[in-house]
Amino acid sequence: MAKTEPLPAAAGDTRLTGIPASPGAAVGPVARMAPPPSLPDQRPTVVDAGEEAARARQALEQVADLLDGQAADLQGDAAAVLSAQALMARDPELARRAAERTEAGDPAAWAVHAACGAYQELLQAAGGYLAERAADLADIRDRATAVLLDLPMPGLPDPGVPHVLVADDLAPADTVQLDVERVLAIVTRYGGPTSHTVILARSLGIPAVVGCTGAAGLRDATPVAVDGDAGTVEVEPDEGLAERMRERAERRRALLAGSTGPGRTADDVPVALLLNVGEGDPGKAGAHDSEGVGLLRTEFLFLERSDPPTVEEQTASYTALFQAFAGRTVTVRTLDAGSDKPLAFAQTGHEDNPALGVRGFRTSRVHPDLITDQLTAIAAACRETSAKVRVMAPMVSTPDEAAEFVSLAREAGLDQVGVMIEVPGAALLADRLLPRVDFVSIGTNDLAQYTMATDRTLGALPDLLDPWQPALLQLVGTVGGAGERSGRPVGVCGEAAADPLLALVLVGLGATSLSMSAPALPAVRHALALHTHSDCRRLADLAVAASSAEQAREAVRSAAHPEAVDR
Ligand SMILES: C=C(OP(=O)(O)O)C(=O)O
Ligand SMILES: [Mg+2]
Repeated sequence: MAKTEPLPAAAGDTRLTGIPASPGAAVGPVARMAPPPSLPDQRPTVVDAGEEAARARQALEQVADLLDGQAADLQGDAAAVLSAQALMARDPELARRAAERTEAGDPAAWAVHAACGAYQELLQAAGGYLAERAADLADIRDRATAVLLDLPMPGLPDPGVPHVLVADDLAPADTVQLDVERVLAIVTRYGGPTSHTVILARSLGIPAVVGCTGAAGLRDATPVAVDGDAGTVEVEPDEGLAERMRERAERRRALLAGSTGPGRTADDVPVALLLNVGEGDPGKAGAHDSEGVGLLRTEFLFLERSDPPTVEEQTASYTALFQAFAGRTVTVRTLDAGSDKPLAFAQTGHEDNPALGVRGFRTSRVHPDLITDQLTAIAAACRETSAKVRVMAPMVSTPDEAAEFVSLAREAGLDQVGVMIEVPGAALLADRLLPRVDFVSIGTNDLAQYTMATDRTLGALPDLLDPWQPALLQLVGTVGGAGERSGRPVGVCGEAAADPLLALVLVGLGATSLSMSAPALPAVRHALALHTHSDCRRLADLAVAASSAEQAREAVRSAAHPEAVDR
């Protein structure tokens, strides 16, 4: 195949590597996200500062209307993300800061840039979830600049053919609009294994490679073959490789379409396959072929509000979900406030390190009513339906905290009570903690952040957050062993459970259920059916004995059943 343009990233090497983020293979031409509009060198002279301030305000308003319009065509999480961004564009503080700049002599576009920049710095300094919102603000800035300078609106490219989307990173407003018919795969230069892009790509079933530094050199229309299982991008693949990748994608589609029913290893050991659920239509969630819900993230009821929802409001919402899962397990996680999920009414004072602060179950030390009201609502909804309801608290660090949550939940009338294991301290004392609860569920996203001392909202250190890190797996094994000794079920509900090969390792380490987004279920179910429980143990031993995440992944890829490894 003839080269169309020089490819700096491919010079002397046609294979780029990154982090495998969402499984599957795809071949297609690159379509890059357009660079954001930049301010021209020539800066017009301001004649009327008031008029410039009005133009800036109108541009922000226009961006907000545009985002609201897009939200109206979407549902669930996607609509909520865009509406929240529209609210940000309408924030009077943003318009006030822009007006301050026009008073100081800035034309409207320059004023919007400065106002958004100053606001972004504030968010970044706050850290955690707020720092992540800085990307939303950059998107608002770029859109408002495009409006003011009469330039094309930045956003997803539309080359008119199915393509591989290549970007530095994707803003939430972009990811929620991805067209699964058009976007064959995603390759990003930044972003870690638990980033927004990854969670969304997995939930849409789009293959993805993130943290791929070489992506910077990929040019529009260059053919690439993306391997979301191996984390590689082959630039200008030869026809033989392209054909093998297409066949692989086709095989995978057929195979997954035929995978149904409960999770079982080849020797019939049950491994319940459950769903991670957040905001959205309970009926749609219930219609998936799953054995229930392994993680109900209840934060969606509490976010973007000035007061907590009432017990009645919460009861109605839980009842609707429990009814959609009648007869099946539903694991409700109590409010995980703080750090990356801050709430206006659950403030706990300034924290320099919010990820290490008053968050998760710790919030109940400061706001005990939040948790008791929530448990009351869950118990009331539980009485209305036949779902097998379980509750668990996030960010529990000690056996005593676990026992405290158990007694609160029992007082509310709930009988299946567990905790999430997301803190190394809780994992290390699993033998003492597990006998005090009915079950545990390991949150590998947070457990990775605390084990590897790496902020999960940071795109810069994706290799350290890789859930194949042997240190993280060793801790999972500590909890799994305690589960076997105490006879308590051990679930995994972090993103790790959605990777079919890693799922085998987790089962080998003692996991008895796995919870993930719906599109990930068939591949995990299929991988399990190809391996006995002792195969899983052997794979787990290989992964834990490795000295890096990469080696662990490679060791398991070479030892697993060939049909489970998409090659
Ligand atoms: C499942 C988890 O919880 P969240 O991602 O909501 O913090 C986790 O930490 O792995
Ligand atoms: Mg967590």
